[in-house]
Amino acid sequence: MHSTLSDVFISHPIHIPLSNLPDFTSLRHLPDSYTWTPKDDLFFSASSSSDESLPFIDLSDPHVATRVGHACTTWGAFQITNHGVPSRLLHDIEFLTGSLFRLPVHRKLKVARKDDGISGYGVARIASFFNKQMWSEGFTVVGSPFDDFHKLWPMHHLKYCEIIQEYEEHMQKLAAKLMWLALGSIGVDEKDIEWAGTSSDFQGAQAAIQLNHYPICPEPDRAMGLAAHTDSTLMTILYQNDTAGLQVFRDDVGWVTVPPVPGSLVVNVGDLLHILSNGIFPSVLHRARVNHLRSRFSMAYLWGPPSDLMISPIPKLVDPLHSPLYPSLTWKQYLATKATHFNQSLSFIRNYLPSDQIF
Ligand SMILES: C=C1C[C@]23C[C@@]1(O)CC[C@H]2[C@@]12CCC[C@@](C)(C(=O)O1)[C@H]2[C@@H]3C(=O)O
Ligand SMILES: O=C(O)CCC(=O)C(=O)O
Ligand SMILES: [Fe+2]
Repeated sequence: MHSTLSDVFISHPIHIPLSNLPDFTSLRHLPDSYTWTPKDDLFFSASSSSDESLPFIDLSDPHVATRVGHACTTWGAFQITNHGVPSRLLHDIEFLTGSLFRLPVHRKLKVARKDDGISGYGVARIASFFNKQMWSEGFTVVGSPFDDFHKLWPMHHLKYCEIIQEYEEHMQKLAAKLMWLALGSIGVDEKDIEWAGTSSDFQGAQAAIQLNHYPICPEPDRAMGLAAHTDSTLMTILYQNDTAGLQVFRDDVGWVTVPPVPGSLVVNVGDLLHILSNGIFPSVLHRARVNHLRSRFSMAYLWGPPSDLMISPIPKLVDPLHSPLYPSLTWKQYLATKATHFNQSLSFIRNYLPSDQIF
């Protein structure tokens, strides 16, 4: 049978009790279980005093490849405009996300993600690595959302399925374009990535859509929306509504807020592109903070290779001076590693020689 990302957690279930799903609306003060201190997350403090900001790139700029390459090398992230995704579609996906999270909890629980499942409603998987609870709720789509959407909106599910499908089509094209811009900047071309296919459009790629909701929070400075993590993807393309919250981390700068710019998208380098580029592009550590006055929505398109395809540093980037930093592994194997080692996953696999059998 064709294997998909959905099989990943069958052998790596993660138990996050349903009691972890908070009733945000009734809380006037931050309960202890939501109060984060530097003890709960090594990166909790370290805010930036610098005026550095994430590169903002116009995709119609004649020097776009150089700019993307520079952003990927220095930040592992950037913001884009003129990306070709219709603003009507961005509006639709934001509307879908708002409609989903505004449903009463008992309706959302009908599509709760199973411990060994990938799709559905719940708190982010990374919750299992922390003692404190995150001030957010999420919904993950992998494959067709038809069954879940039918349960959520018996009357309007088809309209919402169409939005997801159209969003995926646009994001897939955009991800392929960004991938070639990034790789092109380091001398990698179509001939070097066989799985990109004859049309070089990465047709076999797989993806997840993660919808996030960060409700209004009574004490935002002591809460955490989504704790610091890197994505396991090749690239992630994120759309955020008009409320700030996303922050990216750079060792020499600290945490930097990515301001919402209407119609723009945020692009993150994920762990698999870091591996593919043999460490040239860092996968960016990022997190979401929360807000006292406004709730925030974000919609992430998590894009990766076919789930069973072996990924390793591109041979062109390896030579006697640049030995391969990582062994070969599939996205599924990497997600399983991430389910155990979380933010230490890259250093965990780095300790294996390229020829070692980890799995
Ligand atoms: C394909 C995936 C990437 C992801 C885990 C997942 O199976 C589906 C959800 C993704 C997400 C979104 C929120 C942050 C994140 C770390 C998480 O807990 O779930 C990412 C996962 C990832 O990139 O590792
Ligand atoms: O909400 C955000 O800005 C970040 C979301 C995110 O990092 C994710 O879904 O992986
Ligand atoms: Fe993320």
